[in-house]
Amino acid sequence: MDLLRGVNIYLVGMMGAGKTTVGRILARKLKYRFFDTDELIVRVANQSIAEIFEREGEEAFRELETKVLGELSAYKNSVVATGGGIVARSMNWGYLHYGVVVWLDVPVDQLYDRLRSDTARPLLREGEIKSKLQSLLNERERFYTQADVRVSTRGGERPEEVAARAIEEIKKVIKPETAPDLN
Ligand SMILES: Nc1ncnc2c1ncn2[C@@H]1O[C@H](COP(=O)(O)OP(=O)(O)O)[C@@H](O)[C@H]1O
Ligand SMILES: O=C(O)C1=C[C@@H](OP(=O)(O)O)[C@@H](O)[C@H](O)C1
Ligand SMILES: [Mg+2]
Repeated sequence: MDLLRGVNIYLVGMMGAGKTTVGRILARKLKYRFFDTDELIVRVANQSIAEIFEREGEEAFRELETKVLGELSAYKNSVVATGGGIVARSMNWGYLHYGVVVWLDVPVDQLYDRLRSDTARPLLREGEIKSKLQSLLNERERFYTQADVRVSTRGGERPEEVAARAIEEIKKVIKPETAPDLN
């Protein structure tokens, strides 16, 4: 999309919202590169996300997350799927706001259906999954609402459809370089 002029797209939202899945499709549609902060963290640390949480703790993971995000902010023409907790650090917004931030807003019941058998997300390992998702959303919603664009999924939308709708919403917030002469 020429209108974007290479500006990065950052996908934010809860675990299970589809950032990784939709992000990949969005990149293909926009002819952008695709990056996932979690994937880069795993590569840099040479450990899985669960191992980093277990051996080094969440704070160490958050440090790596900020570092990776900072490095990505030097790139253009990229769709970046972030981890659900990236929004909670104000420093990260300094990087996110270089691009267009898109919140994939999905009801907790749907997140739960997608993640009920998940083993890769350490924050869901303790306690009851649905109430953990709800309490994380309660903590984070005020950050997610700072996104430039909100894409709320209606039930049963396929990732392809969510990506198409994200593009329509992104178009609405991009200002053309020169305002069209309406006279
Ligand atoms: N629109 C969708 N409809 C149904 N399942 C989806 C949708 N988007 C993602 N999923 C599934 O939900 C799970 C979590 O998706 P993922 O992209 O990893 O989310 P996130 O990166 O936001 O945590 C995956 O199994 C994925 O296939
Ligand atoms: O919500 C979170 O704090 C996290 C979300 C995960 O990514 P996804 O949002 O892609 O699941 C991953 O970064 C880590 O397990 C922590
Ligand atoms: Mg992901």
